[in-house]
Amino acid sequence: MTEPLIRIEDITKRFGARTVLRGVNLSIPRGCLYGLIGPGASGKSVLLKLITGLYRPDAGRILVEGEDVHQMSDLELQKFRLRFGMLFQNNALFDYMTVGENIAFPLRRLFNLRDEEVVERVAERLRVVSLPGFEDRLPAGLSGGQKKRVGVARATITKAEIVLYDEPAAGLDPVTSQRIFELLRDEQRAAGATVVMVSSDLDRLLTVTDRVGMLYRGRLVFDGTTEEAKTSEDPYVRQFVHGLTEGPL
Ligand SMILES: Nc1ncnc2c1ncn2[C@@H]1O[C@H](COP(=O)(O)OP(=O)(O)OP(=O)(O)O)[C@@H](O)[C@H]1O
Repeated sequence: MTEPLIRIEDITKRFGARTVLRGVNLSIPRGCLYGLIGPGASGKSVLLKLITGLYRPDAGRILVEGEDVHQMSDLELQKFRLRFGMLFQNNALFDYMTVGENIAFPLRRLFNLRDEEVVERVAERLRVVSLPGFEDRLPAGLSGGQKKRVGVARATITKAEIVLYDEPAAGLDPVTSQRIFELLRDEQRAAGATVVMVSSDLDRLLTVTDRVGMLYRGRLVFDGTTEEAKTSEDPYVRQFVHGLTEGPL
């Protein structure tokens, strides 16, 4: 088996007296679209933030291409983060910037590109997310789905090799959600990126994932292919994946 791109080894994370992750082990292969699922407050977002080095673990380590994320110096960490594209829960669009400026933001921060090139790449991203010509609009004037799509454009503009999405389709209608998931998958395939995605919209998430991991009360209770998740006999996985009211959850 080839070395996984991301290797999570025995990670424990506490906030004060509260233990949020308890000895989580997980490997994410290169080029995989990995879905992280589990009930609310099970530690999914915290795990994403640990992978990028935004949080430090209390025990265990996270290796990305063999490099220990939490042993890096601040400068190394800054460089390391260039390898990530991210879309977090609230979109985090800057309200005072136009759509075009928002999308260009990671590009300008990370690379020294000519203006024409930035403009071209922003226009290309806007076409990909089906918002051509939206450069001069302000986020406040967009619908929820449009904001998410701008977020996707921004998360993918640097062509990062690892992209993390936290609830990319939260609050959207089913059709728009499905479109967002398909867009994310198409982008992932086109770029050959490794994607880790948290979503509670399982019906749609599982149409695009290669593998799935389930967290429950800070423990990883399942890791397998999407098909294995759908057919799992494990009572926790079965109840969660099929949305059953009866079961151990
Ligand atoms: N910075 C923080 N300080 C203190 N507690 C935190 C912090 N971040 C997360 N937590 C706690 O960690 C637990 C797990 O949070 P997390 O956001 O990872 O859940 P989640 O699985 O993503 O849930 P949801 O699906 O509800 O977003 C929660 O109880 C949350 O309150």
